[in-house]
This record gives sequence, C-alpha cells and structure tokens, in this order.
Amino acid sequence: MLLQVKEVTHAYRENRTFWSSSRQAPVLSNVSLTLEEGQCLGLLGTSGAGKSTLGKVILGMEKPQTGQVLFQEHDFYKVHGSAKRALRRDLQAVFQDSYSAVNPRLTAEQIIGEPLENYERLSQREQKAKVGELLETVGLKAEDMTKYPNQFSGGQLQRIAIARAIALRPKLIVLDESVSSLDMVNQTYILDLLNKLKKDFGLSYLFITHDIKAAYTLCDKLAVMERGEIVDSFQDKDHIFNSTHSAVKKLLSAMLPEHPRYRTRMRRDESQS
Ligand SMILES: Nc1ncnc2c1ncn2[C@@H]1O[C@H](COP(=O)(O)OP(=O)(O)OP(=O)(O)O)[C@@H](O)[C@H]1O
Repeated sequence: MLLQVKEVTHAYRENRTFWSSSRQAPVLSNVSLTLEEGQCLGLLGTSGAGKSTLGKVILGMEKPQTGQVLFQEHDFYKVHGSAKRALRRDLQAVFQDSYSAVNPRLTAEQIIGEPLENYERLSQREQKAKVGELLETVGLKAEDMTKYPNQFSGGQLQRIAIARAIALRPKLIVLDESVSSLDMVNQTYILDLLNKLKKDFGLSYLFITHDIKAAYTLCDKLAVMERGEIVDSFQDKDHIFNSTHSAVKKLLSAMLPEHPRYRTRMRRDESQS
C-alpha cells in the first residue's frame, strides 16, 4: 500500500504562549483512507471540511494529534535523516495558487531545477537538459526556462509547478485545488496532462477539490468529507451517483449536468429517487 491514513484526528493550536497552548475543536476526526500505487483518490467536500488540513497531515506539514500516516509503510512523523529525505523525494505537492507558491525572482529553470539540485548530482548541462525536457513534458518550450513567473499565465505557471513536482519522478503527488483557479480550457488541459503523466510515470494522486466534475474526470476512487470526517467513500467512482448521503447529494446537485456522461447518470439518479 502506498499511503495509509489511520484514524487521524487533528486540531490546530490556538493562544500559544510561553506557558500554555490550547487547541481548537478538531478539524479532522478519526479519518482513515488508503491509496495504492498508480491510483488517484479524489478528496471532495465543501469549504472548511478539512481537506487541505488532511493534505498537510499527509505531506508532513501538520503533525496529527492522534492516529498515523504511513507512506510506503513508514510513519512520516517517526522517520528522520536519510530515510525521511528519501520519503520526501517520493511525495510532492501542487497547490492552487502557483504565483504565491514560487519565488518571483527565480527563473523557470531555477524553480524546476531546485529539487534536482537538492537530490540529484547532475552537471549544469545535464540539469539544463532535464529542465528543458520537463518543460516539454508539460507542454511548454525548453526556451521558456529563462522566463520569470510574471511572464507566464496562471495555466502556464501551474504547468511549471507540475514540472517541478514530477522532476524527481515521485510516487505520490498531493494536488490541492490545483485546477480550481483556472478557466475551463486550462482546467481541461491540466486534467488531461495529469492523466497522461499518471499513466506514463505510474504516478498516484491525492486530488483535493470541491469540484466533483474535475474529481470524476481524473480519479479512480472518491471520498467525501464533511466537518472533518469522511462521510462516504467510493472504490468505484461511478458509485457516487448512488449515494444517499446529504453531503454527497449537495455536491452532486452543484455539478452542472452539461456533459452527456454526467447528464445520463443524473437523469438515471433523478428517476430512481
Ligand atoms: N492554520 C490554521 N489554524 C487554525 N485553523 C485552521 C488553519 N487552517 C485551517 N484551519 C481551519 O480548519 C478548518 C478546515 O480547513 P481546511 O482548509 O482544511 O478545509 P478545506 O476543506 O480544505 O476548505 P477549503 O476548500 O475552503 O480550502 C476550517 O475551519 C479552517 O478555518
């Protein structure tokens, strides 16, 4: 199993002072999920459901209060040194807002080259060639490597974030609302690209989103969160259309039934209810 989240509960700290610190109400309650290699799990839910917090717990950015996260059978919060470094290499992330995720003073070459510099001992020429290759893999040109973030559109910058995330051929990428701020054309492009990369490199994704359509397009299985809990999950994404849970129904009703595939399913769903 690539990823196992076991009964994770988490609350953020508040009023941290020298003498004391208290915690807010739990943001995650007893959350469990699994992800196999090569799979994409869509983590759905409305705003504030706890999706990004779970993403941060998985990425090693928020230590859970209780429970365990096993990545490649190792507890991320218990390994140290070279073992942690090796795990980190296999676990990457792409966030929603690429403009704030990158240093505006670095070129695309420096942004994409950073993980290579940290982990691989390539010559300058080899690294440049690799960055050029990665840019082409995400549909940009090798010559774009000299440009700065403000010379790219939002969609192009998201492709740079993806190029950086795949540079080390990780096992798992956490995609947190990675297509949410893009227009439909760019969204479709990035979803197709992610799908292709998944197949070509055997990648796994945890795709965090409130957009059920995007999740349905990209993912193999789905889980729905509400108020810090996973309230329903579907090993086969098509089963989401049969869910009777109110949180799932709310998400489904927010989905515009414009695509014939969804339209048929929605009609079938309506006629059954
Ligand atoms: N750093 C933090 N400190 C304190 N509370 C936080 C912090 N980050 C998130 N929260 C709170 O935790 C809850 C869950 O937030 P989270 O961002 O995980 O939800 P989400 O499902 O990802 O929402 P969205 O889709 O809006 O990003 C919210 O009530 C939020 O206000």
